[in-house]
Amino acid sequence: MATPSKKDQLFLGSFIHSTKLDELTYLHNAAVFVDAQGKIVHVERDCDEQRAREALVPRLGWGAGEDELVVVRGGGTGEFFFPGFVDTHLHASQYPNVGIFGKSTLLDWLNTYTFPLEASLSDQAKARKVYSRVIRKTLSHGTTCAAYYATVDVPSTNLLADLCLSYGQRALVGRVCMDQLAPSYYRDESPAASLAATRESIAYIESIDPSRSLIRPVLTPRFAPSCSAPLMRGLGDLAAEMPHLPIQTHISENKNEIALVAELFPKASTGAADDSYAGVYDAFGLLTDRTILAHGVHLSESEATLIASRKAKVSHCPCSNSAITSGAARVRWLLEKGVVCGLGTDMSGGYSPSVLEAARLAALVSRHVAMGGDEKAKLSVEEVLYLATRGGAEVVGLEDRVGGFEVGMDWDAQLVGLGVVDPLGEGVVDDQEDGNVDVFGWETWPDLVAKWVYNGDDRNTKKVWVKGRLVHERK
Ligand SMILES: O=c1[nH]c(=O)c2nc[nH]c2[nH]1
Repeated sequence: MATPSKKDQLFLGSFIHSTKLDELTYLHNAAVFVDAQGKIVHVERDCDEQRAREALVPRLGWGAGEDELVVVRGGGTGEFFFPGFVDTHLHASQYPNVGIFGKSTLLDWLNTYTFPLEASLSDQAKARKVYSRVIRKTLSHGTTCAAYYATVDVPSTNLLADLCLSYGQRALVGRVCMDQLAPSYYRDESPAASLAATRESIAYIESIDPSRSLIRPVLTPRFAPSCSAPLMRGLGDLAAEMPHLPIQTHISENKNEIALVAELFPKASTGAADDSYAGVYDAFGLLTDRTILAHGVHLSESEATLIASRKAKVSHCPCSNSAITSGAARVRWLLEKGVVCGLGTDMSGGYSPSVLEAARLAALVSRHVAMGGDEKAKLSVEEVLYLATRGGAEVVGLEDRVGGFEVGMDWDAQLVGLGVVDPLGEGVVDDQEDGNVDVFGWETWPDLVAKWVYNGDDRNTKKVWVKGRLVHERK
């Protein structure tokens, strides 16, 4: 369980964060002051511990005694603080299936692997085991904020919210709505039953964190094919009734799925301007500035324009899009259309719990798009890290709270430590536990960050904080 800080905290060392899509800002020999509520109250450049303690701590009105102030030093070679990652799309309930997808594609994957597992989590003991594990695993990879799908089951969805709160992970938690095209053992009985269960789960989640300091509910129509028109309409009405609620769903992941949507929701039935997938969500009031659309692999020009005009966001899921052969999303094209994008691990369509891996795969998939003829599609290290932090924060509607190291933001952060090769020149890494990244000492800081993105993993995630609480420490 998370260790509450309850004390003021002083972080010393190197701090790296995104300030623009293609720019990382490096603060070396700096100090970040975080109050007992977990908020960043001051950032000082060129500041050693003595100056921080003697000049700045008193100015903040803080005590400097051991029982009043926690000091975290992160200034070793290859060590830096980085904002926590935001995973904008993952299915907590599918975590036991990571890596298990064979040669399936979306629609057969859902029926073969996914629905049976999700249904089985109405067993509370099993749900507790799975949800505890996925929260702890993602925290250990530096994910400080996650937009989770749970299942249709209300008690186990509520349990996921309880567990996020107790482990200290910031989260959006959604009860899955689906009343058609799923096995009878795993779907809502009717639109009315789906809406009632959704309201019940929202009320519970709001009751455990009324100020939404960490946990909030999210409206979750699974995807258009599994929601009837009356359910879609009811969810659109609920979205209008509760304008603070985010909405998450899937869009244009797979070509057969898109054909199914056009068949199920012809424009004559919805009143939409066309038969497009985005048009269906729009017709039901579900395409809003609070909407997180996962995938968006095969969107048309007019859909991207519509999404941008509604200020809906896209969660790019390169691991899942590759694993279940959905396709290569054109992130540069979406960004140039003005669509805000973040990254999703999309477990278990995606096989990895790591947003760092998603960043790496976003870089690689963008190179495949470039090899298809669009040279400017390539995403840089800076850009994928932006998507993993600031972009993700905007996707989940928390851009004022997390994603960077600005005064007023919460301290959602990770301490990264890269493996340092023996300074005596024996070519020996100090500690095998330090992982795949070998720092020789002559790299520039941008080179170190690139080595982390392309070769790093959870062995480099030394400590993780959410809202100032230490929520993971690598022993
Ligand atoms: O990647 C995906 N995972 C899912 O669980 C899902 N459901 C609908 N569409 C989906 N896509």
